[in-house]
Amino acid sequence: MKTILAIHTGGTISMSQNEKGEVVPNDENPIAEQQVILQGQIKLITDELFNLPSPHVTPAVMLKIKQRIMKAIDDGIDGVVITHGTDTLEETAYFLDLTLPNTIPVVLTGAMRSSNEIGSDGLYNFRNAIMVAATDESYGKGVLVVMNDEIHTARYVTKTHTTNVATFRTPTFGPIGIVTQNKAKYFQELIRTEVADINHVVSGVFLIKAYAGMDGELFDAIDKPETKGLVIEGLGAGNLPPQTLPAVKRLIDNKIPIVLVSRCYNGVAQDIYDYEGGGIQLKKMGTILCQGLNGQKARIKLLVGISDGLKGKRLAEFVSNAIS
Ligand SMILES: NC(=O)C[C@H](N)C(=O)O
Repeated sequence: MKTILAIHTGGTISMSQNEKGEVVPNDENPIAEQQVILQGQIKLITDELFNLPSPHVTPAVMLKIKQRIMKAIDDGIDGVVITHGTDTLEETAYFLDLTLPNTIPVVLTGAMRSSNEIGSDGLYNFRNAIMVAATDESYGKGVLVVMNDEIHTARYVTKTHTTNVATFRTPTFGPIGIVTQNKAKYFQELIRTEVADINHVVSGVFLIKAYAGMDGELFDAIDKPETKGLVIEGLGAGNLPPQTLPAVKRLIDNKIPIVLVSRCYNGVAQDIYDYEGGGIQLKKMGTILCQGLNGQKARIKLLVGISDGLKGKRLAEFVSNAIS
Protein backbone atom coordinates (compact mmCIF):
# COMPACT_ATOMS: atom_id res chain seq x y z
CA MET A 1 0.00 0.00 0.00
CA LYS A 2 1.39 3.44 -0.95
CA THR A 3 1.80 6.19 1.62
CA ILE A 4 0.76 9.63 0.42
CA LEU A 5 1.41 12.84 2.33
CA ALA A 6 -1.28 15.54 2.01
CA ILE A 7 0.07 19.01 2.78
CA HIS A 8 -2.72 21.53 3.32
CA THR A 9 -1.93 25.18 2.71
CA GLY A 10 -5.40 26.83 2.60
CA GLY A 11 -7.47 28.34 -0.21
CA THR A 12 -11.13 27.85 -1.11
CA ILE A 13 -10.76 24.07 -0.76
CA SER A 14 -10.29 24.67 3.00
CA MET A 15 -12.91 27.43 3.28
CA SER A 16 -16.71 27.50 3.66
CA GLN A 17 -19.56 29.88 2.97
CA ASN A 18 -21.09 31.70 5.97
CA GLU A 19 -24.77 32.64 6.42
CA LYS A 20 -24.16 35.90 4.49
CA GLY A 21 -22.84 33.94 1.51
CA GLU A 22 -19.25 35.11 2.05
CA VAL A 23 -16.48 32.55 1.55
CA VAL A 24 -14.19 32.57 4.61
CA PRO A 25 -11.27 30.55 6.01
CA ASN A 26 -12.01 28.01 8.78
CA ASP A 27 -10.17 27.23 11.99
CA GLU A 28 -10.87 23.53 11.42
CA ASN A 29 -9.84 22.53 7.91
CA PRO A 30 -12.84 20.64 6.37
CA ILE A 31 -10.67 18.88 3.77
CA ALA A 32 -8.17 17.65 6.38
CA GLU A 33 -10.98 15.78 8.12
CA GLN A 34 -11.64 13.69 5.01
CA GLN A 35 -9.28 10.92 6.09
CA VAL A 36 -11.63 8.19 4.97
CA ILE A 37 -11.31 8.62 1.22
CA LEU A 38 -9.46 5.84 -0.59
CA GLN A 39 -9.19 4.02 2.74
CA GLY A 40 -7.82 0.54 2.33
CA GLN A 41 -6.05 1.48 -0.92
CA ILE A 42 -3.77 4.26 0.28
CA LYS A 43 -2.25 5.27 3.58
CA LEU A 44 -2.87 9.00 3.90
CA ILE A 45 -0.82 11.21 6.24
CA THR A 46 -1.79 14.87 6.57
CA ASP A 47 0.11 17.99 7.53
CA GLU A 48 -1.68 21.31 7.93
CA LEU A 49 1.35 23.39 7.09
CA PHE A 50 -0.51 26.65 6.38
CA ASN A 51 -4.05 27.99 6.24
CA LEU A 52 -3.58 30.83 3.76
CA PRO A 53 -5.78 32.26 1.03
CA SER A 54 -3.43 31.90 -1.92
CA PRO A 55 -3.04 35.67 -2.52
CA HIS A 56 -1.17 35.54 0.84
CA VAL A 57 1.30 32.94 -0.47
CA THR A 58 4.83 34.28 -1.04
CA PRO A 59 8.03 32.70 -2.43
CA ALA A 60 9.09 32.22 1.22
CA VAL A 61 5.94 30.12 1.80
CA MET A 62 6.68 28.16 -1.41
CA LEU A 63 10.18 27.46 -0.10
CA LYS A 64 8.74 26.10 3.18
CA ILE A 65 6.47 23.76 1.17
CA LYS A 66 9.50 22.63 -0.84
CA GLN A 67 11.47 21.95 2.35
CA ARG A 68 8.54 19.95 3.81
CA ILE A 69 8.43 17.82 0.65
CA MET A 70 12.21 17.24 0.77
CA LYS A 71 11.74 15.89 4.30
CA ALA A 72 8.92 13.63 3.09
CA ILE A 73 11.18 12.30 0.31
CA ASP A 74 13.87 11.54 2.92
CA ASP A 75 11.23 9.79 5.05
CA GLY A 76 10.36 7.48 2.13
CA ILE A 77 6.88 8.84 1.27
CA ASP A 78 5.54 7.51 -2.07
CA GLY A 79 3.80 10.69 -3.24
CA VAL A 80 2.68 14.15 -2.11
CA VAL A 81 -0.57 16.06 -2.58
CA ILE A 82 -0.73 19.76 -1.81
CA THR A 83 -4.06 21.53 -1.39
CA HIS A 84 -3.71 25.20 -2.30
CA GLY A 85 -5.78 28.25 -3.18
CA THR A 86 -6.23 28.49 -6.91
CA ASP A 87 -5.27 32.15 -7.42
CA THR A 88 -1.53 31.52 -7.15
CA LEU A 89 -1.55 27.71 -7.38
CA GLU A 90 0.26 27.76 -10.73
CA GLU A 91 3.12 29.80 -9.25
CA THR A 92 3.65 27.48 -6.27
CA ALA A 93 3.37 24.46 -8.59
CA TYR A 94 6.03 25.82 -10.95
CA PHE A 95 8.28 26.89 -8.07
CA LEU A 96 8.17 23.30 -6.77
CA ASP A 97 8.70 21.93 -10.28
CA LEU A 98 11.89 23.98 -10.59
CA THR A 99 13.26 23.25 -7.14
CA LEU A 100 12.38 19.62 -6.30
CA PRO A 101 14.18 16.52 -7.53
CA ASN A 102 11.90 14.60 -9.88
CA THR A 103 11.77 11.51 -7.67
CA ILE A 104 8.18 11.04 -6.43
CA PRO A 105 4.85 12.34 -7.76
CA VAL A 106 3.96 15.79 -6.39
CA VAL A 107 0.42 16.89 -7.20
CA LEU A 108 -1.31 20.20 -6.44
CA THR A 109 -5.05 20.63 -6.27
CA GLY A 110 -7.65 23.10 -5.05
CA ALA A 111 -11.30 24.01 -5.39
CA MET A 112 -13.40 26.68 -7.00
CA ARG A 113 -16.37 26.13 -4.66
CA SER A 114 -15.84 26.04 -0.93
CA SER A 115 -16.53 22.99 1.22
CA ASN A 116 -20.23 23.58 2.02
CA GLU A 117 -21.39 25.05 -1.30
CA ILE A 118 -23.65 23.06 -3.63
CA GLY A 119 -21.46 21.27 -6.19
CA SER A 120 -18.34 21.77 -4.10
CA ASP A 121 -15.40 20.40 -6.09
CA GLY A 122 -12.81 20.23 -3.30
CA LEU A 123 -13.23 16.70 -2.02
CA TYR A 124 -13.53 15.32 -5.56
CA ASN A 125 -10.33 17.07 -6.70
CA PHE A 126 -8.56 16.01 -3.50
CA ARG A 127 -9.52 12.36 -4.04
CA ASN A 128 -8.35 12.51 -7.68
CA ALA A 129 -5.08 14.18 -6.71
CA ILE A 130 -4.33 11.46 -4.12
CA MET A 131 -5.10 8.80 -6.69
CA VAL A 132 -2.81 10.44 -9.28
CA ALA A 133 -0.02 10.78 -6.69
CA ALA A 134 -0.33 7.04 -5.99
CA THR A 135 -0.21 6.03 -9.69
CA ASP A 136 3.02 4.48 -10.99
CA GLU A 137 2.73 6.32 -14.34
CA SER A 138 2.87 9.66 -12.47
CA TYR A 139 6.59 9.20 -11.70
CA GLY A 140 9.03 11.36 -13.67
CA LYS A 141 6.46 13.84 -14.96
CA GLY A 142 7.50 16.82 -12.88
CA VAL A 143 5.05 18.55 -10.55
CA LEU A 144 1.43 18.03 -11.64
CA VAL A 145 -1.81 19.95 -11.17
CA VAL A 146 -5.02 17.90 -10.95
CA MET A 147 -8.31 19.79 -11.22
CA ASN A 148 -11.65 18.95 -12.78
CA ASP A 149 -10.63 15.51 -14.12
CA GLU A 150 -7.54 16.85 -15.93
CA ILE A 151 -3.83 16.40 -15.25
CA HIS A 152 -1.64 19.37 -16.18
CA THR A 153 2.06 20.04 -15.91
CA ALA A 154 3.05 22.73 -13.43
CA ARG A 155 5.16 24.32 -16.13
CA TYR A 156 2.35 25.40 -18.42
CA VAL A 157 -0.96 25.23 -16.54
CA THR A 158 -2.74 28.50 -15.79
CA LYS A 159 -5.95 29.70 -14.14
CA THR A 160 -8.23 31.01 -16.89
CA HIS A 161 -11.58 31.69 -15.23
CA THR A 162 -12.41 33.52 -12.01
CA THR A 163 -15.09 31.08 -10.80
CA ASN A 164 -15.69 28.19 -13.23
CA VAL A 165 -14.58 24.73 -12.06
CA ALA A 166 -12.97 24.19 -15.50
CA THR A 167 -10.62 27.08 -14.84
CA PHE A 168 -7.22 25.34 -15.13
CA ARG A 169 -5.99 25.07 -18.71
CA THR A 170 -2.73 24.43 -20.52
CA PRO A 171 -2.61 26.86 -23.45
CA THR A 172 -0.83 25.79 -26.65
CA PHE A 173 0.06 22.27 -25.43
CA GLY A 174 -3.07 20.96 -23.63
CA PRO A 175 -3.25 18.76 -20.51
CA ILE A 176 -0.80 15.86 -20.09
CA GLY A 177 -3.55 13.42 -19.11
CA ILE A 178 -7.02 12.92 -17.72
CA VAL A 179 -8.61 11.22 -14.75
CA THR A 180 -11.31 8.81 -15.83
CA GLN A 181 -13.04 5.97 -13.99
CA ASN A 182 -10.82 6.69 -11.00
CA LYS A 183 -7.67 6.17 -13.03
CA ALA A 184 -4.99 8.48 -14.40
CA LYS A 185 -4.46 8.18 -18.15
CA TYR A 186 -1.50 10.01 -19.66
CA PHE A 187 -1.23 10.92 -23.34
CA GLN A 188 1.72 13.35 -23.37
CA GLU A 189 5.27 13.07 -22.09
CA LEU A 190 7.12 15.87 -20.36
CA ILE A 191 10.87 16.08 -20.76
CA ARG A 192 12.14 17.79 -17.68
CA THR A 193 15.49 19.49 -17.64
CA GLU A 194 15.96 21.94 -14.79
CA VAL A 195 16.34 21.60 -11.03
CA ALA A 196 17.65 24.39 -8.83
CA ASP A 197 17.95 23.15 -5.24
CA ILE A 198 17.63 26.57 -3.59
CA ASN A 199 17.37 27.22 0.12
CA HIS A 200 16.60 30.92 0.09
CA VAL A 201 14.58 33.22 -2.16
CA VAL A 202 15.47 36.73 -3.31
CA SER A 203 13.02 39.64 -3.49
CA GLY A 204 12.99 42.46 -6.04
CA VAL A 205 11.90 40.45 -9.09
CA PHE A 206 9.07 42.26 -10.87
CA LEU A 207 6.46 41.61 -13.55
CA ILE A 208 5.15 44.37 -15.83
CA LYS A 209 2.56 44.01 -18.59
CA ALA A 210 2.92 45.99 -21.81
CA TYR A 211 0.01 47.91 -23.37
CA ALA A 212 -0.69 50.10 -26.38
CA GLY A 213 0.88 53.53 -25.93
CA MET A 214 3.02 52.45 -22.95
CA ASP A 215 6.00 54.65 -22.09
CA GLY A 216 8.99 54.24 -19.78
CA GLU A 217 7.40 55.45 -16.52
CA LEU A 218 6.82 52.03 -14.90
CA PHE A 219 10.28 50.83 -15.93
CA ASP A 220 11.89 53.95 -14.45
CA ALA A 221 9.96 53.37 -11.20
CA ILE A 222 11.78 50.05 -10.63
CA ASP A 223 15.19 51.31 -11.75
CA LYS A 224 16.76 51.13 -8.27
CA PRO A 225 19.57 49.13 -6.63
CA GLU A 226 17.16 46.67 -4.88
CA THR A 227 15.75 45.49 -8.22
CA LYS A 228 17.16 42.09 -9.15
CA GLY A 229 15.16 41.21 -12.24
CA LEU A 230 12.16 42.02 -14.40
CA VAL A 231 9.75 40.05 -16.56
CA ILE A 232 7.86 41.97 -19.24
CA GLU A 233 4.69 40.55 -20.74
CA GLY A 234 5.25 41.94 -24.22
CA LEU A 235 2.79 42.47 -27.05
CA GLY A 236 2.08 39.69 -29.57
CA ALA A 237 5.13 37.57 -30.37
CA GLY A 238 7.25 39.67 -27.96
CA ASN A 239 7.30 43.34 -28.93
CA LEU A 240 7.19 46.65 -27.05
CA PRO A 241 5.98 50.17 -27.83
CA PRO A 242 8.98 52.32 -28.93
CA GLN A 243 8.49 54.87 -26.11
CA THR A 244 9.47 52.22 -23.58
CA LEU A 245 12.86 51.53 -25.13
CA PRO A 246 15.08 54.21 -23.49
CA ALA A 247 13.90 53.11 -20.01
CA VAL A 248 14.29 49.40 -20.86
CA LYS A 249 17.82 50.13 -22.14
CA ARG A 250 18.68 51.95 -18.88
CA LEU A 251 17.63 48.86 -16.88
CA ILE A 252 19.78 46.62 -19.09
CA ASP A 253 22.73 49.03 -18.74
CA ASN A 254 22.25 48.78 -14.96
CA LYS A 255 22.71 44.99 -15.28
CA ILE A 256 19.10 44.11 -14.41
CA PRO A 257 18.14 40.89 -16.24
CA ILE A 258 15.00 41.45 -18.32
CA VAL A 259 12.94 38.49 -19.50
CA LEU A 260 10.44 38.92 -22.30
CA VAL A 261 7.32 36.75 -22.62
CA SER A 262 4.09 37.34 -24.51
CA ARG A 263 0.90 38.69 -22.97
CA CYS A 264 -0.99 36.44 -25.45
CA TYR A 265 -2.77 33.41 -23.99
CA ASN A 266 -1.42 31.02 -26.66
CA GLY A 267 1.92 30.82 -28.45
CA VAL A 268 5.50 31.74 -27.55
CA ALA A 269 7.64 34.90 -27.48
CA GLN A 270 10.05 35.01 -30.43
CA ASP A 271 12.42 37.35 -32.23
CA ILE A 272 10.32 37.77 -35.39
CA TYR A 273 9.93 41.52 -35.95
CA ASP A 274 12.70 43.94 -36.85
CA TYR A 275 11.05 47.33 -36.28
CA GLU A 276 11.61 49.75 -33.39
CA GLY A 277 10.54 47.75 -30.30
CA GLY A 278 10.23 44.50 -32.29
CA GLY A 279 11.47 41.20 -30.80
CA ILE A 280 14.64 41.13 -32.92
CA GLN A 281 15.71 44.52 -31.62
CA LEU A 282 14.74 43.68 -28.04
CA LYS A 283 16.88 40.55 -28.21
CA LYS A 284 19.82 42.56 -29.63
CA MET A 285 19.39 45.04 -26.74
CA GLY A 286 19.93 42.14 -24.32
CA THR A 287 16.47 41.04 -23.21
CA ILE A 288 16.06 37.29 -22.60
CA LEU A 289 13.25 35.77 -24.67
CA CYS A 290 11.46 33.06 -22.74
CA GLN A 291 9.38 30.70 -24.82
CA GLY A 292 6.24 29.03 -23.54
CA LEU A 293 5.91 30.49 -20.04
CA ASN A 294 3.35 33.08 -19.03
CA GLY A 295 4.44 36.18 -17.12
CA GLN A 296 3.88 34.85 -13.62
CA LYS A 297 5.71 31.58 -14.37
CA ALA A 298 8.62 33.37 -16.04
CA ARG A 299 8.87 35.55 -12.92
CA ILE A 300 9.09 32.43 -10.72
CA LYS A 301 11.76 31.00 -13.01
CA LEU A 302 13.80 34.21 -12.99
CA LEU A 303 13.45 34.43 -9.19
CA VAL A 304 14.57 30.81 -8.76
CA GLY A 305 17.52 31.28 -11.14
CA ILE A 306 18.70 34.44 -9.36
CA SER A 307 18.18 32.77 -5.95
CA ASP A 308 20.39 29.94 -7.21
CA GLY A 309 23.19 32.43 -7.87
CA LEU A 310 22.95 32.30 -11.67
CA LYS A 311 24.07 35.39 -13.56
CA GLY A 312 24.62 36.62 -17.12
CA LYS A 313 24.70 33.93 -19.80
CA ARG A 314 23.93 31.05 -17.41
CA LEU A 315 20.88 32.85 -16.05
CA ALA A 316 19.73 33.62 -19.61
CA GLU A 317 20.10 29.96 -20.62
CA PHE A 318 18.21 28.77 -17.52
CA VAL A 319 15.31 31.18 -18.05
CA SER A 320 14.96 31.00 -21.82
CA ASN A 321 14.87 27.21 -22.05
CA ALA A 322 11.23 26.46 -21.24
CA ILE A 323 10.10 24.28 -24.14
CA SER A 324 11.84 20.96 -23.73
N1 LIG B 1 -10.52 29.10 -5.56
C1 LIG B 1 -9.62 29.62 -4.73
O1 LIG B 1 -8.94 28.90 -4.04
C2 LIG B 1 -9.47 31.12 -4.75
C3 LIG B 1 -9.01 31.74 -3.46
N2 LIG B 1 -9.12 33.17 -3.58
C4 LIG B 1 -7.55 31.39 -3.14
O2 LIG B 1 -6.75 31.37 -4.05
O3 LIG B 1 -7.22 31.19 -2.02
